[in-house]
Amino acid sequence: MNIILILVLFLAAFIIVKLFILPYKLHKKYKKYGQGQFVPILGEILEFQQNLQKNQDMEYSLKHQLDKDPYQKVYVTNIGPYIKLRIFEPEIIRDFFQNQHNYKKFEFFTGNLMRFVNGIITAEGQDWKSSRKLFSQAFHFDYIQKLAPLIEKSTNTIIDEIIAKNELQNFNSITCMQELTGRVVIASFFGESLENERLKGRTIVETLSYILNALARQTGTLIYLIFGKKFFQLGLTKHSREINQLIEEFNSFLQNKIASKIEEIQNDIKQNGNTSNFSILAQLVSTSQIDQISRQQLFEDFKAFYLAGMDTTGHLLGMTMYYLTQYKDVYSKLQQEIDTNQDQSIQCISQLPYLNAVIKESLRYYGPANILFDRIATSDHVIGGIPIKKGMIITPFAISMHRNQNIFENPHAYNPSRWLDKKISEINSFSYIPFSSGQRNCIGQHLAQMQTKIILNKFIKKFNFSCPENYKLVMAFKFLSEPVDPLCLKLTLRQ
Ligand code: HEM
Repeated sequence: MNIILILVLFLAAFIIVKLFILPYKLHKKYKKYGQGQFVPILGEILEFQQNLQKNQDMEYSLKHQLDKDPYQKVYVTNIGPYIKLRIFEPEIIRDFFQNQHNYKKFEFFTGNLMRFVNGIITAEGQDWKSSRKLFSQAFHFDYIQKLAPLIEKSTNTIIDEIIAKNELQNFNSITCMQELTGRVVIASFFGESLENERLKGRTIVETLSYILNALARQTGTLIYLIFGKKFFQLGLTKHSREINQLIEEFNSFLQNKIASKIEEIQNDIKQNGNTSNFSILAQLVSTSQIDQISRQQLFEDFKAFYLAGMDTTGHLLGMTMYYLTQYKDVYSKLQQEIDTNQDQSIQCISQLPYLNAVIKESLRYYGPANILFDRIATSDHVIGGIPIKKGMIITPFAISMHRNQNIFENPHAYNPSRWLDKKISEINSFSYIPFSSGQRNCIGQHLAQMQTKIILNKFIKKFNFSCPENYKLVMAFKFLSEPVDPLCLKLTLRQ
């Protein structure tokens, strides 16, 4: 009995030291570099919940972090027992990117998604290096430009579907744009959007969204906080067994699809000397680089492109459409630029100055990836004069930096015209990082920007947008931060 009591006391003491005392001490040490809050176990999750309740926006305190003191260096918080430094000062961010070898991505919140997607976004070391090298050419702007006709075709199809299904009065901008950007990633990879392919009655986009949403929901549960991904991996509930089985079926379906597409392109090249297929796969096959990557890795990388490209670009488009309904002067200026432009080539659309400014401003004001993945320090080092201890979490918070009044005048205003002012070119290149920076920056940024321009150009030409007056925007995290109530706009056809 006494031994059991001693063991229980010992365990309790261990938990108290590990979860409360040591993190609290470390937190106190780092608070001298900036501001911060320590909440045992819950950490920043509590802050997000408070933001939601008080301000209807889970990211509110992050956006207003620098309002009172724009010279702050860091904010110190915690995730469970881990101490986390949010960094938002350009010089510290620069040092962070120069120290990439001292970090790896912290798996806690992404671990469950990684059960399904294990490609270039989460890879480290040599695996990441070889994927990045291989795909760099296919994502180069010169090659990406050739994908413009595919993007135009997918956009026209979606527009026809919206009209045919009579969705004009109830246009769910984010869901619809994610459907479109999902098809664009698939089309960019395969050379066609595979809209007619079905797995258990669902299209590829629907299946991928279903799986990714289910995994994101699992991650948001208390069970995940306590037991981690293992609980769901083991399939201890009926629903998690169903998801695990769907993942397996989808993986083998997709592997077959990739193999048959490669064969088709190879046959095309054998018979005709070249291929009419313009896609990432065709680029790899026609330059014989396809043999430098295993089929398994190729398929994991495709899912990584899908995960990284669909949600982000879909959000950017859906939210930009919403901002246009809220900022009428911005909307009419953009409409005028698009209406008076005669040349519909991608070269010309890419250069439209106000369209460009609107996208840049949306990426600043609401960048879908303005909080980078958490990194965990793999060794002791120093950034911006701050000594970083192995095991700490360091995360660039562009969301706070992009609202710094010392960098952007009147930062809480949505004002695309700021990007037309010559003064903006003087800002430090680490002050604006919607696509991150350094060697692990966004490989798909040219594709994202090009498709955003093509899609907005077409939608603005075709429709007028408005937002129901009683709609209240409340933003919360799922995988990215997004509206809690569906963002349903009203569209009317333009003459
Ligand atoms: C508006 C749209 C997009 C935004 C704002 C965005 C932003 C970002 C950011 C901030 C990162 C760095 C994440 C981190 O290291 O923590 C990133 C990485 C990445 N993005 Fe994007 N992205 C967008 C669209 C796309 C598209 C369309 C694709 C491809 C189809 C893509 C593929 C990737 C990949 C593969 C990575 C990981 C790169 C690596 O680790 O080497 N992204 N993105």
